[in-house]
Amino acid sequence: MIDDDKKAAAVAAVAEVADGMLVGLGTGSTAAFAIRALGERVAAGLTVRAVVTSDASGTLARDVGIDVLDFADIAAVDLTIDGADEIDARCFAIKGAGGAMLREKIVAASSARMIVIADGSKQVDRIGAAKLPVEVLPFAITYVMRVLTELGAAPVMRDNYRTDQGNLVVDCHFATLEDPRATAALLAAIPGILGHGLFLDEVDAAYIATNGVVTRLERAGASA
Ligand SMILES: O=C(CO)[C@H](O)[C@H](O)COP(=O)(O)O
Repeated sequence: MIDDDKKAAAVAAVAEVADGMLVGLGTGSTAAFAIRALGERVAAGLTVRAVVTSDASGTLARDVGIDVLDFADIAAVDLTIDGADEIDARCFAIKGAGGAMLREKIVAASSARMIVIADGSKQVDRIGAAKLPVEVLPFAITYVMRVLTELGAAPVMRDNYRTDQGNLVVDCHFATLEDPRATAALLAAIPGILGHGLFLDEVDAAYIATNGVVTRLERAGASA
């Protein structure tokens, strides 16, 4: 079952959490398994503090007994564990189906190490088939939709959806993502786009579980 694989990947990643760490907690159903697994380790005596990437993850983390700090007070995180919509062998990922990619990117960037956890359905040869979510300042939405359309991104705004920061999300589908760095640079250059779901430099490793077997990917040059 996919949920068993999500849990197996989550438990493997949570095993990397050491006493005293400040941990970044991701968002989504797979990250929720990690939050629950970390809560179990805390209940068993592990001492950690955490920052969260969404209000939902904060609620869950507190519910399972994890000490959650305000990320606004934090400059550096030891280890972040988060899900993904796609992950490839380069440790390039697309994130944000859950809409939390802006906070997820910030927390990941602040982290000494970031681990993606996923069931096998998220593993791809090359990222690019998943929709690429973009967070947009509501003030800029019409302009940004026009520019994204001109770029061939086939943008679709999420109906009745706001991020935890009150912004809009537009799901893009580029015909090709052959050069994800070029796409990331294009998106970053559009005023009104606050963030996007391309994670090209953040992910150090991934635990991916398929039919109960967990495999680990490590970015070339990343240290465990
Ligand atoms: O990026 C995310 C949220 O913004 C999630 O990590 C991603 O969408 C995967 O979610 P799930 O584990 O529920 O499949």
